[in-house]
Amino acid sequence: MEKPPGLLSYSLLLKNRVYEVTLNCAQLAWKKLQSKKKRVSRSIHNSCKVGGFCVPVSEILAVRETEADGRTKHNGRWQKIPQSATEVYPYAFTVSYVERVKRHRWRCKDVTFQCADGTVRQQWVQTIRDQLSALTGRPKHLLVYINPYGGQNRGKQIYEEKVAPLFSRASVSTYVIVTEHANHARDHLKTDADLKKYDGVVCVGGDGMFSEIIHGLISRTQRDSGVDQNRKEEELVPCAIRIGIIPAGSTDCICYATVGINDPVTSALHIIVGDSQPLDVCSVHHNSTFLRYSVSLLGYGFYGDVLTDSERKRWMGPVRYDFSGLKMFLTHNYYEGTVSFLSATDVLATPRDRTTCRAGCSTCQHSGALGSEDGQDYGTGDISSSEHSGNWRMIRGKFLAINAASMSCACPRSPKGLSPAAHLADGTTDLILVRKCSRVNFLRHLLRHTSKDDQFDLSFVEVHRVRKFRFTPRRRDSDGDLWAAPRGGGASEGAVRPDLPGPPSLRQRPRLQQLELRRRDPPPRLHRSGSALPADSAVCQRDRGGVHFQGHRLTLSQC
Ligand SMILES: Nc1ncnc2c1ncn2[C@@H]1O[C@H](COP(=O)(O)OP(=O)(O)OP(=O)(O)O)[C@@H](O)[C@H]1O
Repeated sequence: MEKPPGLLSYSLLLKNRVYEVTLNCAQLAWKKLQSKKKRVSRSIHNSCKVGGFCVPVSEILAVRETEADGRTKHNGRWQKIPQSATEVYPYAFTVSYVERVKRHRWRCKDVTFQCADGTVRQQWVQTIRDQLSALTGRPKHLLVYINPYGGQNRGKQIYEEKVAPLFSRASVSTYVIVTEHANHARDHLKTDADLKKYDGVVCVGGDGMFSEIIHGLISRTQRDSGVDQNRKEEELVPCAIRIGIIPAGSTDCICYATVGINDPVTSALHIIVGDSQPLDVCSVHHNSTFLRYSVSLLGYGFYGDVLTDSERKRWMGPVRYDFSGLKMFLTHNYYEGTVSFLSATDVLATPRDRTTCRAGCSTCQHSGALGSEDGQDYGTGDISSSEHSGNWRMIRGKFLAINAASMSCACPRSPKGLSPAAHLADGTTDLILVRKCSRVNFLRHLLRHTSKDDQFDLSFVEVHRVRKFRFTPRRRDSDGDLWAAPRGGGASEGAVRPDLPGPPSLRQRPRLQQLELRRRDPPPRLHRSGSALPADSAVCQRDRGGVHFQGHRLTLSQC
């Protein structure tokens, strides 16, 4: 492979030793010189040598001139550099870069080089700055919303102590708003925020706060573009601004599923270097009424009930999820009705794969290409017509839980997540159906989320990768005012069968995926993780690539 052209190569002092330091447009590298007498090679290197270090330019955060007054920080202690070395190399500059620590964690690391000549230092600083300016995709101006009451109420502190200094070092300017009430960020984004001034929106909080941000941004984009969100057949207009999350919530499952860890410093560094990750978004409708968007979990039944109950116990902090989980487990409600769904038959992966979707996932890339090239209709059009496709299936029965996981939904409570192999941006969601079963069996299923055992390998659990789905609860009486939500255990029932013949043709809208979750009558509860949904029925409509994620940054654009 051809080497990138060299830009600089000098021998510089680092921790009282002379290093050969080289810079090209791809990386900064430094290598200890074997002998002081050895002549410094003027050839330009672009590869890491044994015993050397290199940092991709894309992971350099900043460079600045620093003092070389004879003292430098070494191994956490101040040490005196021999006067002769300081005299020979009196001009210093410090490069801050990303260091990858174990388990997806990133840290900011500094390396200080000393030069013999002020002009040389100036040359290094300017050349590195020029390289950083040439990088595209790095944000310069960010709008930051902090939820001071997310998680353990540490959002403001986390931002001020861990994130703001990094943004400042990387010369990222910020306009910070500390929210004063729920939906403050959403409403500000919908109406007041001057989005042209910013390269991205960052939320400091949990999944609920992230949900506010996506609702504000997507709604505003649709309104500005004249798209009626209530019309599920309309294609959503992508939004150009990206979203980042600094985790400061209770579960932070979006951070876990995208970055692999809920660490504020790691997230801030991903934002600074401009990492991006596409992310699917689901829209949920009831008949002709838009309910909400979702990027993580839609839960009906057990999880919906847990989330509803836990919202009322927010004062308990993160432990509210355990409390409400136990309560709902003991309640053992089940819901009777019909689930119909359109299987994603054209995808390479299945929910039972033992793979984890991460940035650069080939399945998502392949699905993105499919969506743009094959001209297939993934269900943007009228649900009643696409429903007649041969891929539709219908399942009737009694369910303890009906969940749709658009990402793994991993979190500290469930390290693998609800659907460990779910993809972030393949235009599908994993529909998980837990049929009515005994409490003991249900407990077995729940406990498998916390272990390595397969939570789907149980007779009363099934998982389908779908493009759209709907749920129609069974009415108990002729007026349809009551819903089948009796208590008690018992054997599960219900059957899977192919549904209805396909229509002669489907509308050609390759980019928009559609999920249906439709109820004819008011159901008990429908929730996405972290916040309550109106007790109303829904059609979920999924927009592949409509939302793009950056490490933990979302770009509502670029299908
Ligand atoms: N200033 C505020 N006062 C009260 N509620 C707020 C405020 N700002 C935001 N909220 C609301 O708080 C809710 C929860 O916030 P967030 O998601 O940040 O924390 P969490 O629920 O503890 O974490 P997770 O969603 O990861 O479980 C959000 O739905 C948001 O609408």
